[in-house]
Amino acid sequence: MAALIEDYALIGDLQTAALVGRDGSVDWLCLPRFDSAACFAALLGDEDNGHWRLAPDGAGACTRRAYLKDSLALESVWETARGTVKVTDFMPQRDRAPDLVRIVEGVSGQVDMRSVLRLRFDYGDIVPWIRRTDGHRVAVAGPDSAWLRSEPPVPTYGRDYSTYSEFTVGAGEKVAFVLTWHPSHEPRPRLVDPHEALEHCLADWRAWADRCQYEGPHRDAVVRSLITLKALTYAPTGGIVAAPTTSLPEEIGGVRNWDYRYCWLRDSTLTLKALLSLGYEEEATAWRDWLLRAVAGKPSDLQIMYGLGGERRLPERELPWLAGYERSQPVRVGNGAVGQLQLDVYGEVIDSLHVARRGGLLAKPHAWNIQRHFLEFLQRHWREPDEGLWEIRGPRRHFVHSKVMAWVAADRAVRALEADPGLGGDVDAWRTMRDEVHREVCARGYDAERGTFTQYYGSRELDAAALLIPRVGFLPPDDPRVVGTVDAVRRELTCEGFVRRYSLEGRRVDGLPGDEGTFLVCSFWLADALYLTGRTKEARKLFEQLLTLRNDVGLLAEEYAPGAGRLLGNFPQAFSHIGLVGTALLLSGGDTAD
Ligand SMILES: OC[C@H]1O[C@H](O[C@H]2O[C@H](CO)[C@@H](O)[C@H](O)[C@H]2O)[C@H](O)[C@@H](O)[C@@H]1O
Repeated sequence: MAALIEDYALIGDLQTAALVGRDGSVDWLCLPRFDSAACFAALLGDEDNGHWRLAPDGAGACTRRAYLKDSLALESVWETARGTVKVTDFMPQRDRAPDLVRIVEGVSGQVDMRSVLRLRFDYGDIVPWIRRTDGHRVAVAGPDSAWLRSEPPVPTYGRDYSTYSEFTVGAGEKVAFVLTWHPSHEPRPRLVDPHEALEHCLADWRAWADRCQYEGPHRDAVVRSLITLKALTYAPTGGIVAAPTTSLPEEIGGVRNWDYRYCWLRDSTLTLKALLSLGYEEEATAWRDWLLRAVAGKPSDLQIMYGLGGERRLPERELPWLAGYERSQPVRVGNGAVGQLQLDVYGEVIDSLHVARRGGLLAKPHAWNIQRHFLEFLQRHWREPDEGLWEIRGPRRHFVHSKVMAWVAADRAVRALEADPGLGGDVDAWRTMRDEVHREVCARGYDAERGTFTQYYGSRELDAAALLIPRVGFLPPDDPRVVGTVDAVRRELTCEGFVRRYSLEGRRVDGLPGDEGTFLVCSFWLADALYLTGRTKEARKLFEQLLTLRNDVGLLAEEYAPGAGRLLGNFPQAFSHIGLVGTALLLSGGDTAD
């Protein structure tokens, strides 16, 4: 069985990522890209669906582990009766083939080590043929091959369609394993020097982390979140995935299991905004260029998410051979939400580009063209019901948050034109739209009796997304309607102080059975709203509580289950780390968003 979600650490090479358990097992790895089929899928099934365990023989969880300072290289240490050993896991930033490198180093005594490599291509379904060649063990099936070698070479043997190595390390001795994926029709991959690769990997990450402009009291947490967000970037195209996993459940044993290995305009623009707010401008340019390519075409064909390279078809299907994380079925790949109408994304994209422009970035004419394109789309469609930011699978509604973000889109475009009329656009029409949306939301999305904004027009349900109303500047923080909404969300949507996205009692707006945990980005939004409405002490307290939910290496999943005290959902999730960075910045007197 897979470990607890919080027992995993992330390593990656800006094209894909792996999850490593405290027991030294890599239980998730998709090759060669984030959205490729996994060759290690034990996370969503069992060891027979593929994993690679490297640890002292007979040992369980490591004694301690941590990322090497400001990097994505993970060091796990085992103290055993025979001695102490450490394993450093990382994926070098690549030129061509992806490598997973694992360096074993004896610290004291003599430690017997064991490596068990079970490669199973196509999400754990295909058992490859394995042969020896040129000092490698090579696993081949269909288009995939994976090459394993060690320096110095240690004996390996095959059993049960797996590759085993047993060896002993003494103090100061090192054994480095390199596993390289390669298209099976091509000649052998080039060799990577594992020790040099580690040095480069550390230097690259540290140089990147050094650029972080945050100067508040939570630097370690912020840098770790930024590194995690950067690790979700697909470097060749600039696309950003919402998370590197699929189908980690929002409820243990439940059906709310989705594939997040795609680029949502919402999640990626918010990631970008977080990176941009702390000085990471190159990522903004790369993402802008990705966006330009992805949305090129007819405005009516705009999608709310795309593949890593801007692919449009992401059909959702189930993988019945995988038992699911703790039997949470189905396991899905692809995402049916791709065809949804989610009006908020236009506001999020325009807002991010607005922030970038104000910072003197992305002032290219085609960046403005995208915004015009989006605005013109919204002018025609903002009055329609949609699936909203929570991507409901029930009937479309007039979600308050979607309309608020339509207002944001119009507001930012009007402000841009006021500042620079030369950009071009119908400012009067956009002003009219902005006023109309505002009036309608305040009239139809606000429950005057209870003093709170609601989830959708005419509903009594609440939605944590309404916490963003002051943050985006739709109403000032001291407006009684804002204060009333923050109080209502606290009263009705919190559990142990953490926030649910919306109520799952009564009328089920999302069209799904079962329950889910508290949603971490919404909890950060509550901290922001408390801060903006003057409840600074409570905001700080909630932020500190949220920091305690990070796992031992600083990572957050999408959700948290109070009671069980477990992380839930895809992991690590950009949304949660975006929330952490945003709140840390706000509490330290930085960005106030709009
Ligand atoms: O809750 C149902 C939906 O859950 C997923 O969407 C969530 O994740 C997205 C990616 O992070 C995020 O943009 C969205 O706001 C979240 O609700 C899933 O991708 C959907 O298919 C599903 O309907």
